[in-house]
Amino acid sequence: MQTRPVVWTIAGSDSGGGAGIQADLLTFHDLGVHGCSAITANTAQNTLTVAAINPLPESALQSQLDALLSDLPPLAIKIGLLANTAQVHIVADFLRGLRAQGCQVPVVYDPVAVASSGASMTEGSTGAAVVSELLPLCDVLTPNRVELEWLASAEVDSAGDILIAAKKLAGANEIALAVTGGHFDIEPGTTADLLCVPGETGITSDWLIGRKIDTRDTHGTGCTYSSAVAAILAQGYPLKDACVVANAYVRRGLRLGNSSQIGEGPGPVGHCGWPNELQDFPEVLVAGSERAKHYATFDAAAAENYAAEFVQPDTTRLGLYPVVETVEWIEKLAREGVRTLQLRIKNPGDDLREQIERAVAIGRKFDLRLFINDYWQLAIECGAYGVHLGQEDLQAADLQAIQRAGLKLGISTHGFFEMLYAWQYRPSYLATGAIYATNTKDMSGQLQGPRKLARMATLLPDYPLVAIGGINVERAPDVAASGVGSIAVVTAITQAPDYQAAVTQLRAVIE
Ligand SMILES: Cc1ncc(COP(=O)(O)OP(=O)(O)O)c(N)n1
Ligand SMILES: Cc1nc(C(=O)O)sc1CCOP(=O)(O)O
Ligand SMILES: [Mg+2]
Repeated sequence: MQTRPVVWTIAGSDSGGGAGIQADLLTFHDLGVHGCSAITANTAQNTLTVAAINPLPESALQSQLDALLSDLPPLAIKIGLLANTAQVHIVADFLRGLRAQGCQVPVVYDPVAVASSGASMTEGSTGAAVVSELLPLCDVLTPNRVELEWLASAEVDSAGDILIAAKKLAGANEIALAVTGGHFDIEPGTTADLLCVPGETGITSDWLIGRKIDTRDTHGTGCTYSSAVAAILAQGYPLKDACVVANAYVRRGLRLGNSSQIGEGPGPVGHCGWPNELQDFPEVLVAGSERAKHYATFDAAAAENYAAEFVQPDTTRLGLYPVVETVEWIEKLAREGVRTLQLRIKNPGDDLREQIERAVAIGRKFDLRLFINDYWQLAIECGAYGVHLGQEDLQAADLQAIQRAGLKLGISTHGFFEMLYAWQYRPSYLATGAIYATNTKDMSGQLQGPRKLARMATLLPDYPLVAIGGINVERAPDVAASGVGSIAVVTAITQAPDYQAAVTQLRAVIE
């Protein structure tokens, strides 16, 4: 039995049951974590109005935090409504204490300041305390339009405005921002979240775009989103993955939640379980696509190389897929009946072209699906079956040339975010890794595990998916159970005491 990760919410109670603590706990439960709460205010609300904000005394907030810490330490913390400056101080002091004890859990702050009805939820001076004291202690900020304007002290209307305000806040506080897009109207019929993440090479920004869902029942979407981010981070997912899954969770709740029977006003967003349908997930905007023009991120140079819809292989189940570094291995494995193979030469000599030519010739002779890793120009020139590219290679490679030449294209991905990004290219297959720890390549920080793999695989049930990284004969059944149709391996074959036996065993599992 796995223990449920503990996640806290420090937020206000919504007596109407649609937002605040109530939405947070529903979200936590739905996404598989145990929720604890420290209540900051008892708000008197129904679906029509916020009748009163009744902040709890400082001692009441402090005692909840202390009680939780002594027995239920968190793996992530979500912060919502802080009703006044005193509460900001208490929470900031508490977080400083946690950090001083070495507790580095992610803190997600949803800066609830104004209700969707327009009612102010906090005392006037709270904003300044939030910016100076709290933001530097948080990891992720999830403002909507009004909240972004509140914290950035600027009017934010267009895509360009959102980018400027979000990057400013992210840079000033070394904090990631997930700006939720429900209140913006950038492109008709769509909503777009902006994700800004500070990193070693500066702040990356990505737009997550989805179809607008026609529903009145949107109460609690901000609370639900930020709680979902915290719950998913607590399960070890990286931030960008947590944000796309949380986005899908809310969109699923908007699509399926039906609370029109509750109250006279807008009802709550639904809580409908882990999102497992692609239709709820956002598109990750590609800078070279026409669409990027709407979002102030169009890159003309990237557009020259961008292409989508690559030739599909003859089957969605590519089976056993050995990745090897010599032509000799290609031939040996072809003779064993392996049909999908990759030539991955990481230390090329002067004879690189010759190696690729020979591999392509063997591929033709044995009717292989032979992919060339990295060297897409040589792959085109030698008439290979396909090329395999990593995420970074997508910016540099001429995808239009690969497509024109009719080569298949495989793309590496490491988690939900990259999978959705790569999906914008509609490649011939998507590879996901590293499923387990591997000595072949440094994949630390990018391990997916079979459970997450299965969650990813359900999004594209009829698409060629490949799992890679640390897979061997013992682990292969768990990987195959995820639903992928192909297992890529290096050492399980090239370092097997008996490679022929390894091929037979692995094929028996996946084919
Ligand atoms: C099937 C398959 N999946 C992933 C990879 C990794 O490709 P990439 O990210 O380009 O990294 P390198 O292999 O070049 O180190 C792969 N080769 N094959
Ligand atoms: C080359 C490679 N790419 C990975 C990814 O996750 O993108 S994992 C990996 C190494 C796979 O080797 P082995 O089967 O020996 O673990
Ligand atoms: Mg590569």
